[in-house]
Amino acid sequence: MSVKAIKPDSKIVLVIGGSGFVGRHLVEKLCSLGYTVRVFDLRTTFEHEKVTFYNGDLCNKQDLLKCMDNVDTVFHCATPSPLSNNKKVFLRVNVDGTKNVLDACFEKGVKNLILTSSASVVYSGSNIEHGDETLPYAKRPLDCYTQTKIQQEKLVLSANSESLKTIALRPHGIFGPRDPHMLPTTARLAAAGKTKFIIGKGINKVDFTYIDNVVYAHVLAAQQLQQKPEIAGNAYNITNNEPILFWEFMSRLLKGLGYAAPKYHLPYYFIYFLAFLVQIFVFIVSPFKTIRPTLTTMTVALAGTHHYYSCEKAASEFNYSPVVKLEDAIERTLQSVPELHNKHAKKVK
Ligand SMILES: NC(=O)c1ccc[n+]([C@@H]2O[C@H](COP(=O)([O-])OP(=O)(O)OC[C@H]3O[C@@H](n4cnc5c(N)ncnc54)[C@H](O)[C@@H]3O)[C@@H](O)[C@H]2O)c1
Ligand SMILES: CC(C)=CCC[C@@H](C)[C@H]1CC[C@H]2C3=C(CC[C@]12C)[C@@]1(C)CC[C@H](O)[C@@H](C(=O)O)[C@@H]1CC3
Repeated sequence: MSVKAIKPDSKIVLVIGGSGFVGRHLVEKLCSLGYTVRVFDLRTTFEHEKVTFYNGDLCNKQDLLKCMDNVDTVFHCATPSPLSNNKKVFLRVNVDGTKNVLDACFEKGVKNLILTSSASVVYSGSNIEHGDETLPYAKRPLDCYTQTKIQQEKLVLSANSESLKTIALRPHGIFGPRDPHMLPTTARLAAAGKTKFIIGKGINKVDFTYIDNVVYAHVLAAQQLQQKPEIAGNAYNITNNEPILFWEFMSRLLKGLGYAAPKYHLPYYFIYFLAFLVQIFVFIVSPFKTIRPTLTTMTVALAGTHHYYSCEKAASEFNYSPVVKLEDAIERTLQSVPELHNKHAKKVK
């Protein structure tokens, strides 16, 4: 099933966090389908003739109310950076901020709210293979980002009602052009010579989800929410449906960026314990200095365990299936990195 173009400007939608990675791709797709699009974000990172930008803080409900008149559907894609490790900000934005979003939606008579949640809401560092939505929320999430994503999803799904249909989409490991997290962090670590090692045996399979598939799922869910009210109040895993060895994926990115693939193995539990010690040190010095380590128990666990999910529920209940395959997705991502474009262009000929 494909997403439908609509009579131009017949529906007003709001993308909260629309200046971000997922948000901007979603905004561009919605505009191409004929929606009237508003963006609400702390910052404006691009221009678009069909988009109205509102700068504000979703922790301030008055800011939100200013941009919600006559809005049919809200997409909530805002979050502090997942690697920022700032508990207060995560709680303020992902929990208190989401309560503001819900209150504002009810006050303004918004019909649909689609939350960009995360498959990691069920992940506590142990292997998950083909995990579906019946898995319980992680009892001991490995970081405060994940903890607040769990609280956020619970708030949104429990707000589902006759007047406001809500749905939570759980992508995992989103990548693609303009990704500000995975690729830049990988390049930074590689440039610092920190990607020579494989954490563990290197046999752990994970899901990575190309941005176009995430955007497709958001629009599809929004278009089906009113036709199929039974999907409201539910969470759905959204991935590429092609789990891949974590270290094979990372090696593809590294080689595409011009760096060597990691080749020396380090014992998983040794690195996990090291990351745990780093986090204790970060906590001890936190009153004096803010340190944002990349080596955390969460990033080590993500690098060393299986974590891939089933999308059967999204497939059967709103006909989701990825629109871009993993191989093509990796190629497009690497081609999008400016300094790589020429190199890839030569290779593709
Ligand atoms: N990137 C991934 O791998 C991934 C995977 C699964 C789920 N997600 C979820 O997808 C959503 C989008 O993530 P992203 O990767 O695009 O992040 P991003 O950092 O690129 O974008 C987040 C946007 O939210 C905005 N924002 C943050 N705090 C705000 C506030 N108080 N008020 C208004 N705007 C605020 C930021 O300015 C930014 O533009 C998030 O909910 C995230 O949890 C991301
Ligand atoms: C070579 C090497 C080990 C590079 C480091 C890559 C990591 C920076 C990267 C690998 C998996 C990524 C990931 C996220 C952030 C960046 C990584 C740790 C998330 C935690 C971002 C936030 C999402 O909600 C998570 C999700 O559930 O999808 C991501 C999980 C994967």
